[in-house]
Amino acid sequence: MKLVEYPDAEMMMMDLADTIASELNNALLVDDHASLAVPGGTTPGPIFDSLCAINVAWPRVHVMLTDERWVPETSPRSNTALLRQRLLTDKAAAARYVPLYADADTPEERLGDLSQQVQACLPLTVALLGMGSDMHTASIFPGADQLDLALTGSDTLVAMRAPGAPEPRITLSANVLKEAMCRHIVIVGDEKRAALEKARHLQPHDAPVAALLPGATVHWAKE
Ligand SMILES: O=C(O)[C@H](O)[C@@H](O)[C@H](O)[C@H](O)COP(=O)(O)O
Repeated sequence: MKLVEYPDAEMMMMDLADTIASELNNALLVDDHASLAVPGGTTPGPIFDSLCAINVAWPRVHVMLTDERWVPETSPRSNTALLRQRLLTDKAAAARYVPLYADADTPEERLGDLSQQVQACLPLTVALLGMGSDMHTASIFPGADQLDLALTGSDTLVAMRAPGAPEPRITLSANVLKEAMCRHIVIVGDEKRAALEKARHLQPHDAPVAALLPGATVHWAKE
């Protein structure tokens, strides 16, 4: 794992947007298509604000979430809504969006067809991940009902229910995230930095992010 520390979060977000754009552009020099997976939650919005305005051959880029809460786009908890508002806009409005949510009561009802669409875009060119202070990443939570499947199974997508998550989730598996050509984890603040240090000494079952640390670049700013 490589750790990059930044003087402030604003600079980190802009820098990371540039890095991701370069990685996509480099991949597009040799491949027809590239794919980008990004987290939801409260951290990545400023990265999206910069990235959407950068010149990338966006019509050749597939964009998806690393994980989604099983709520409609009208919900303030929808990661899809965040993506539409802040990433799939400006120049990046031309990107091809690959959904992780469909209108159904449970993720299990749509897992098959959503997985097929994701599989067509693998391996990921770039995976950007967030992390919670409980050391979950994507929606791979400690104590989740399908934790072992998400950590060690060969499935593309896993439906999850976890004690710390108010609604069902759907997540890319660790297997898919590990195969990304470039993997970044972005965290802000002392609490998450302490969680990261703790995770480095734990097994993925207790600290799911630990499964994704080898080969990743972690980007951290205090505030
Ligand atoms: O839907 C989600 O919640 C995310 O994709 C999740 O994995 C997120 O990255 C972490 O929970 C960190 O969340 P914050 O950035 O809000 O702290």
